Amino acid sequence: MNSVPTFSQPVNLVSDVSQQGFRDAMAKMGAAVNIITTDGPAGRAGFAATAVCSVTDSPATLLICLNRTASVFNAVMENGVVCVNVLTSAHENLSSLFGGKTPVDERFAAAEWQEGVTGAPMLADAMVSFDCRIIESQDVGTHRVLFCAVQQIREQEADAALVYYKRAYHHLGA
Ligand SMILES: NC(=O)c1ccc[n+]([C@@H]2O[C@H](COP(=O)([O-])OP(=O)(O)OC[C@H]3O[C@@H](n4cnc5c(N)ncnc54)[C@H](O)[C@@H]3O)[C@@H](O)[C@H]2O)c1
Ligand SMILES: Cc1cc2c(cc1C)N(C[C@H](O)[C@H](O)[C@H](O)COP(=O)(O)O)c1[nH]c(=O)[nH]c(=O)c1N2
Repeated sequence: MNSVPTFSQPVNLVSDVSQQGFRDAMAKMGAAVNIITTDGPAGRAGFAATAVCSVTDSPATLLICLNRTASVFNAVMENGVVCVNVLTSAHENLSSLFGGKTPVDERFAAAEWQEGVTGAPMLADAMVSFDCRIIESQDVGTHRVLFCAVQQIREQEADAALVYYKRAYHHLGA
């Protein structure tokens, strides 16, 4: 079951750039690290993600690129809600747990969570959390691009952000 509308129109994927060449180039694009969570009828799940960006502020909308082979995929699509938890420098180990092959209960046991308005788990000490409803999606290659309407934002004070750059974690603003 899939509660989010998905556009099936194929996207032109022709490119002469190799997969490895693209990854090597992308490794030079530093990015904030997020833990994206969901909960609902399909259960609780979460994964680490750098492919997150702002789409528009009117209405407040984010996009997330989710690999369709990820263990969280069905839960995210069936629940139709996600919370984007932006990590601080204190969350390096948590990111590794949510980015690896760790069982879901072990991932969530490593931190404190609260419930956002959508029911998705909010990381208690995140830099900022965006609680969202998924309104549209589009498949592109291996990934599904999720367009997410922001329902609630919670911000907190934190010294430093967690950034992923050149295949390693870095602390920004420490
Ligand atoms: N967008 C993503 O899906 C994404 C992003 C970052 C990391 N990852 C996962 O973490 C692993 C380790 O990443 P790494 O940065 O240490 O080394 P890497 O060489 O595998 O990836 C380098 C960069 O390429 C991009 N990338 C990697 N896999 C991708 C994918 N399947 N689709 C689109 N972009 C992708 C990301 O920007 C990544 O930081 C990756 O192999 C992947 O499984 C996935
Ligand atoms: C730093 C970093 C950044 C990302 C990821 C990993 C790491 C370590 N992963 C991979 C994602 O977290 C991973 O596929 C799942 O958590 C593990 O897969 P399983 O749950 O075991 O299937 C990932 N996956 C994805 O679909 N979109 C993304 O933007 C990212 N970004």
